[in-house]
Amino acid sequence: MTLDVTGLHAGYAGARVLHGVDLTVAGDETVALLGRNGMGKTTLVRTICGLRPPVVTAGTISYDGADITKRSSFQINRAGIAIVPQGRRVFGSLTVVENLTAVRKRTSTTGEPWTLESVFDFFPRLAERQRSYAKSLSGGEQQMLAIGRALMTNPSLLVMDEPSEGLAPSVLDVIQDRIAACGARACRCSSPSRTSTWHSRWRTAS
Ligand SMILES: Nc1ncnc2c1ncn2[C@@H]1O[C@H](COP(=O)(O)OP(=O)(O)OP(=O)(O)O)[C@@H](O)[C@H]1O
Repeated sequence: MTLDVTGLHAGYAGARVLHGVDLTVAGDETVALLGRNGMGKTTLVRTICGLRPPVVTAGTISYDGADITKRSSFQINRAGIAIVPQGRRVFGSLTVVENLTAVRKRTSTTGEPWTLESVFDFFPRLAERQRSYAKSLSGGEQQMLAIGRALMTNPSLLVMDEPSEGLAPSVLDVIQDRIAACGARACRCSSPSRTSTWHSRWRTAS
């Protein structure tokens, strides 16, 4: 399954941000997108995942050969792309278990489907906090929950926006190790920056 972005122009009312972006993420690839503040990383991520705004004015986004440029975020998720958004955006008034089970699962096409148990195996800390409200979790725990919630949709492509934002290095190491353990190659960013955006091609096959 390959993500292909071709000649993408997108932006907001009065602000054109993306000017002809080309990007390909092939199967089993991990791609890191780096850039200074305001370059448009989040805009690109949101556009790929169908979140509005921004609005696409030209270009195409295809995934697994299908044109997803105009699809809704829900449809794009059903196609296999899941986002871990900037700022985590967990449901604060729901518990950890409720956050993980609130999402709609697609049929896994790339391996064993994710379950509560496998997410808890992946992030044991979430198992310990499973009855806690998300708003009471630490930043790192919320990031684990946001990743777990995305995994529960059984994605074939995981798009992570600033997954390291505000996290202590020790927590970041746990998250990076977990991602690497899942088969994403070369997940550690070559840049020393801890605020970069990662796009991880996710492979759930063991
Ligand atoms: N909702 C919005 N409405 C109008 N302009 C926006 C909106 N969101 C972002 N922008 C503008 O789009 C440009 C790109 O922002 P974006 O958040 O994509 O950058 P970024 O590379 O992710 O930055 P950072 O590294 O600081 O998170 C910025 O100039 C920003 O002001």
